[in-house]
Amino acid sequence: EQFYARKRRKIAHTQGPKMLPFIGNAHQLGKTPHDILNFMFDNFYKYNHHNFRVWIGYYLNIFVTEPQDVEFILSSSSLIKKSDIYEMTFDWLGDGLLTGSGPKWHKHRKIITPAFHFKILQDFHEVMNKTSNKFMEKLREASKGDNIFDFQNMVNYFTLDVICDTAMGVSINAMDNPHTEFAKAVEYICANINMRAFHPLKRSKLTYQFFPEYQDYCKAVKTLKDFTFDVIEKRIKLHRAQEENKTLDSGHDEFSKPRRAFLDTLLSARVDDRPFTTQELYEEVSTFIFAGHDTTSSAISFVIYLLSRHLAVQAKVFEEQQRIMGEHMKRDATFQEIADMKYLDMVLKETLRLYPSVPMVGRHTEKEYNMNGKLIPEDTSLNIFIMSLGYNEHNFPDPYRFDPERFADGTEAHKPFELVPFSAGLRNCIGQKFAQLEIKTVISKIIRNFQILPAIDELASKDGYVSNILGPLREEQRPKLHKYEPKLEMVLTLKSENGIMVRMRERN
Ligand code: HEM
Repeated sequence: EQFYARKRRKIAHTQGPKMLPFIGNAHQLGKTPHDILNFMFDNFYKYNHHNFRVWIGYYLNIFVTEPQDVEFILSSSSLIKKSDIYEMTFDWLGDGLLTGSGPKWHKHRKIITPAFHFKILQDFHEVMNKTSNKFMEKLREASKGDNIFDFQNMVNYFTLDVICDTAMGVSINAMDNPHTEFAKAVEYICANINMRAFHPLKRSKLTYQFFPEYQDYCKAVKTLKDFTFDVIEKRIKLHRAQEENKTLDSGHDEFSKPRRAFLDTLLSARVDDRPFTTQELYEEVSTFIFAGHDTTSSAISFVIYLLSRHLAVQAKVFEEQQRIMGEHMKRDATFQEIADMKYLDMVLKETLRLYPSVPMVGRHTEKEYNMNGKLIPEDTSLNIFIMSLGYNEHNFPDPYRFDPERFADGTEAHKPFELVPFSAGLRNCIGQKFAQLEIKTVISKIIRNFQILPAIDELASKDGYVSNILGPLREEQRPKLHKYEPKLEMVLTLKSENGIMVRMRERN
């Protein structure tokens, strides 16, 4: 109690909601991931865009919303340990690039960085094109007869197919077979992590194991492990066979060579003068699948949502496609053509400002810090509230207006730490270029094949503003949302609780 009082005095510089003895602010967080997001924005507005603190029992959380403090944390070479929220991913991901820290993380980060070289991305682009074509068929079916459908749900299988093919070199074909064990297990675990994140007893494994659903959870983790280890072992055998073939016969057949997957890059890498262990391979491949699938689904969904409501912006995206793709609008865009789609880039940036796929990232302090004159105690969670940055009207005037022109060349650009959807510094997103390529490839195809419409015509934005106003905490004070408007929820990734409901009409 004394220790706690001292800590409280130390952080008196940062305001926060009133708290109760023992539980702190835990009772105010809200029950659902939707409430939690509104709780955060409520405080963001109440404390005038300043950082705020939240006590969960005796555990101190600082929500960081001020760009100079975001810069302090992300530029630090010692503040790289993740907060405890990431622990829920350990059973699946182990100690991979996303969750790990220390010397192992440093070494792996250095080895894995070249796996995202643009030459490798060019290879991956083929997979993205092929998988997008298949996705168009699925969208054609779903949108028949002016049908209203949930895009968010469908796009998940698309991104899962892309990531499994590029990470492991296997086509799981989840778009055709959404009910296979592996696809179901990935879906289950992602939802499970999100659900546990804010449950006081389910969050810790110590107590979670007493819940009846724990058995299902273990089964899903086992499915993921068995499948991934099996792929890895087969790939190791293939590599050995290829090595032997090379020495026997150097003129190998180009066509029998499988396309290089992320796993192949890892298999030929060396760490401390030895190959990766099977466990290390497993951790990095699973991390790639987790970090690269839910995030891109979220981004693609929100781009589609915004284009369906903001038809003038959609028209400009389409014009750019016509200009770049010329007469053959249905063909695959080349790597260079994707890079030339500058307006689409602006739309993606503006989408991630409003709906960042990763709304918050957390660091754990292992010692005391002086953060721009504010004392931050040891054993504190520093949660960078990425999403709040995009709603700071000092840096983004009229923040609820969807306006890709904010990011036009020559416009007064924001400073580096005022907007960080892919984080920044040593632990930034290693897959940023991969993500941008995948998102642009699939959106470019969708827009050339379909006209995207809101679920019902009345939901098209008349004034350029989005329909989601964030906060206040009390639901009755928030504007009522139509059932077809997304009800945002903040979990590890940003999602819509009720899906992204749209219509699509095929273009001639
Ligand atoms: C729109 C898509 C994406 C967004 C917005 C995004 C965002 C982020 C953010 C904010 C972080 C920092 C996390 C933290 O500090 O805890 C991160 C880390 C990471 N991302 Fe992404 N990401 C996206 C797509 C991808 C893709 C496609 C991949 C892989 C193919 C990927 C792989 C990773 C990995 C491995 C890390 C951990 C890096 C490290 O700590 O060294 N991400 N991402």
